[in-house]
Amino acid sequence: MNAVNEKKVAALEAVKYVKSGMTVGLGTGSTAFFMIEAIGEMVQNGMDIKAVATSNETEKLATKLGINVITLAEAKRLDVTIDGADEVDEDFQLIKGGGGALLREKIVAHNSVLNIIIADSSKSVAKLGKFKLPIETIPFATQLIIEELRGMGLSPVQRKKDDADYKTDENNDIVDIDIWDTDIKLTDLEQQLKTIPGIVETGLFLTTTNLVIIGNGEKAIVKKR
Ligand SMILES: O=C(CO)[C@H](O)[C@H](O)COP(=O)(O)O
Repeated sequence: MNAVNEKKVAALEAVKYVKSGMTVGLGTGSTAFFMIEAIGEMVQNGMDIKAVATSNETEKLATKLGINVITLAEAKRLDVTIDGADEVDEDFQLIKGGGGALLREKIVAHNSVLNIIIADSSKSVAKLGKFKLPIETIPFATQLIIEELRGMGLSPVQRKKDDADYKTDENNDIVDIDIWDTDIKLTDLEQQLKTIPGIVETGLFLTTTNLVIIGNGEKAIVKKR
């Protein structure tokens, strides 16, 4: 089975955790797309939920499908969030941000009681870091941050789109770094990166995930923390 079908299998398993009356965090990306589509159908069939979107793209899709999108401030706390990942390891640690939405995604995950990650089988890895780790930076500081990260041996590359700097929904930059060969423990790396002024957030999600659902062929493999 191909990756697209595995994404759908994982998404359809995950939406079983969404019940009427809940406030739901909606992730971003091609896997999250199938989850939003399925929740849209559930809403059209009478389910009453409120949702918080992790990106402008997700908000647009959810609204189009008739999902009641509210602000995080209105929601205060989310019952469940379903989101994708670029990599997930056996300890429920993730790299996220391939789609550039890591900042809102991490805020929503932090404020959610249950966090479910959905992915196709290619995202399940023994060690994080083949996928370059996205870092969101304030444009004022991006070039100096790149130099500092280069000094740390992390081979930073500023993300581009159509020959221009890629911009997040918050109008920040993304710098992708290579953590594959680093000896630094992930928790320490996260801490070190967050101490550099101008780094707003990293795509390392080390503690927030409760449930991982991997589409594997026709089956969904559910892993609980
Ligand atoms: O973190 C993300 C966006 O910021 C996505 O969840 C991640 O990039 C996975 O995307 P996809 O499901 O399209 O492979």
